[in-house]
Amino acid sequence: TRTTRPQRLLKAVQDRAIRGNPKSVISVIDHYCRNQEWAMNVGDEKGFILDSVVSELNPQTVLELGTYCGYSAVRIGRLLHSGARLLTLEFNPDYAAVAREVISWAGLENTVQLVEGASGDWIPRLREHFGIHTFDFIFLDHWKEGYLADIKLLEECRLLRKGTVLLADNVVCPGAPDYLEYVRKSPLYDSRYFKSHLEYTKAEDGLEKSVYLG
Ligand SMILES: Cn1ncc2cc([C@H](O)c3cccc(CNC(=O)c4cc(-c5ccc(F)cc5)cc(O)c4O)c3)ccc21
Ligand SMILES: [Mg+2]
Repeated sequence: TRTTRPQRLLKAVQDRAIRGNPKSVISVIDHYCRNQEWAMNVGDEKGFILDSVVSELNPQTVLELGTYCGYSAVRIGRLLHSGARLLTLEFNPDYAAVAREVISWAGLENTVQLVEGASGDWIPRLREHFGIHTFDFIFLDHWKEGYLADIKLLEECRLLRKGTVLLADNVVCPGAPDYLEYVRKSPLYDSRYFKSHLEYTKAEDGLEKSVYLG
């Protein structure tokens, strides 16, 4: 049977990227998705904003909702200092299988841990299962209609602390209007929009950065 889009993206990484070199994995994926087959990675333009937020924060504990092929997990993971960890949740087993290979090809298997399952099921169990107290940084990139429920669940589970930074992808395209309204209106957050473009296109999109005030 035909290969899937994620499988074709993985083949490009294995054929063209240097093992153990996250930078080359990132550039191979961006070149492949820009020139051969579009895929819903955060991409290089929004990725540069993601890099600057992560570098400024230098987080020790990171949560990503929605791994897909592992592109943003590699982007974030390559910037983490020794001892820091990224937990990334993926519910689709085919995406998870590809992402594990991409993360391993980048040499980040000791920094990035992929957990299979839905965010709503896992968030309430992260403390007991992984010994996590609170997160320093959270990247939201899963179902856009699930962003709001999950930020509220993270609050309820007390996984946010004063200064936790949440960065949400696609708040314009495909859009997450209920999430945007919540973080921009709530006194619990200081929120800011970083205007950019939908990965590999000229369409508008952007990232919303929200600091939890506790
Ligand atoms: C509950 N739970 N827990 C873990 C978890 C993980 C997943 C999967 O990783 C998954 C599967 C399918 C879709 C997404 C969301 N991503 C998108 O839908 C998206 C779309 C576009 C776009 C934009 C314009 C278009 F024309 C088409 C697609 C651009 C983007 O950057 C996206 O992130 C995420 C899902 C639910 C999950
Ligand atoms: Mg996205």
